[in-house]
Amino acid sequence: MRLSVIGCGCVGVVTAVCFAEIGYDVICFDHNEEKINDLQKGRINIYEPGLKELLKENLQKGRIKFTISLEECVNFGDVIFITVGTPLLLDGNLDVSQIELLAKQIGHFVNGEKIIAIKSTVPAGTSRLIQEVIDSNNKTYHKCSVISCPEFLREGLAISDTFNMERVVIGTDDPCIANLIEKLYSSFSKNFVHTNWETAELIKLASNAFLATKISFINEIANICDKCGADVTKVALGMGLDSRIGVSYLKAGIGYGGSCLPKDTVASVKSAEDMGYDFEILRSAINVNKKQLLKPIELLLDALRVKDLSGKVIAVLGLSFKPDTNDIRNSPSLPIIKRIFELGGTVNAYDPVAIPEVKKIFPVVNYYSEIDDAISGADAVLILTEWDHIKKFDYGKISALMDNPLIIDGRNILSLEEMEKYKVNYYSIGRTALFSN
Ligand SMILES: NC(=O)c1ccc[n+]([C@@H]2O[C@H](COP(=O)([O-])OP(=O)(O)OC[C@H]3O[C@@H](n4cnc5c(N)ncnc54)[C@H](O)[C@@H]3O)[C@@H](O)[C@H]2O)c1
Ligand SMILES: O=c1ccn([C@@H]2O[C@H](COP(=O)(O)OP(=O)(O)O[C@H]3O[C@H](CO)[C@@H](O)[C@H](O)[C@H]3O)[C@@H](O)[C@H]2O)c(=O)[nH]1
Repeated sequence: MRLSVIGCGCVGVVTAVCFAEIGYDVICFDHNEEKINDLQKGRINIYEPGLKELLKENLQKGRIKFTISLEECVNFGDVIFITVGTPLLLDGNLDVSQIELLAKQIGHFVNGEKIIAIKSTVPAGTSRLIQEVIDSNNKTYHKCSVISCPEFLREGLAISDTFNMERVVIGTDDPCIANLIEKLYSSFSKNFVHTNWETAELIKLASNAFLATKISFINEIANICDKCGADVTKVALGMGLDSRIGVSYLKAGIGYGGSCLPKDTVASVKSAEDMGYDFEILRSAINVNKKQLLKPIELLLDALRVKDLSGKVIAVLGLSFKPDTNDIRNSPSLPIIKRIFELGGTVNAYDPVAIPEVKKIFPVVNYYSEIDDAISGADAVLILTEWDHIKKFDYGKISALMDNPLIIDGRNILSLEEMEKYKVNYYSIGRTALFSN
């Protein structure tokens, strides 16, 4: 069996290299010619642990190739994965127009029996629509079957998530195709959910909605902890050890960001609304997240006892929406930096990989490749991403670098015991604040 991938973002390239790694021949198409030329040379602008190495290895072995010809891509594979972006439209729906456009084009190029596996995140009903579009453009006798096969990988962990999938969801009414796809994925997972198109599509959106709700829930508990002197990390542990609840996605902080949870939650609310249903819990989770994103600013103004930040230098540690990625889509760092500027402050920023991305949006931030330099002379430090470099920094040095050390830890990554040892004012989310005197 040969595989084709359409769309060379994180999902497409990771899917392609992982299947190539287990021995499949894979071809990838993207309408961005520059991207395809880079990928064919082993160059990739996504920072994802292990991805570049796997890409180079499989290019050398000749198991993966990149093309700017959609026809070549469609002709090559027995299974064609669609992994193009589905961004939010202004009305809150996911934009599936690129998938629709591809469906028309694929219909014209079909040269044999094909399975079209939609991995992009789409609203319920999309696979049915795409099947209709392909069928009405397919002038051959070859069968072209659409399946829903949603993707659950996390950025920063994309390769290991793919080689160890907790489940594979296969949405199709055709049992032969379902079995074939299960075999294809058998090296990656032992758990398969066979279902119809709409259920598969909804499993994806419901999963992200649930994760976002869990995060907003613990962030509200953190805010309650602040009111009553409890410690949210212990509350989360105490709750999470109950196997019905589970410890994951109970890390309180500055809210969820990234290319998926913010977009997919809004889309789920809109899609429910279009069906005549008010997805009340998720609407609240989104609102809680919006407020939580600016929590560090609230803490900062309180700690400095000021109403604005004019004349203040704020060191921002961490720009990507989470560690181990250079993705800054919906990263909490962006509204926070914007707000610091609105309040008249200056920003010194550190991130191990995401600086080039943020520079395109905020050219006037002072960027540093060392944490010491970003902190030096600052009035406050905001920790926004839990990068290992930031966790492991020697905060014992802080009083030599700052006149009145103040840390606002938006990710609760530093231990209260350690911070107590240093002469520092330390605020985190849902934990006791510490004062140097
Ligand atoms: N990034 C993730 O962690 C993740 C995880 C699970 C699911 N998803 C979903 O998977 C999909 C892809 O996500 P991503 O982060 O890889 O997206 P991305 O935006 O990073 O990449 C999408 C790629 O598709 C290409 N593309 C768009 N329209 C095209 C067309 N008509 N023909 C050819 N190429 C086209 C773009 O040029 C781009 O390279 C989205 O629906 C997303 O919600 C993403
Ligand atoms: O306890 C937690 C866990 C996460 N986050 C934040 O939530 C966001 C999303 O994190 P994560 O889920 O690890 O990142 P993504 O790579 O965006 O992955 C999510 O979105 C993908 C795209 O749909 C799905 O495939 C994944 O299953 C889903 O976890 C980040 O800002 C995290 O900082 C928290 O604040 N607290």
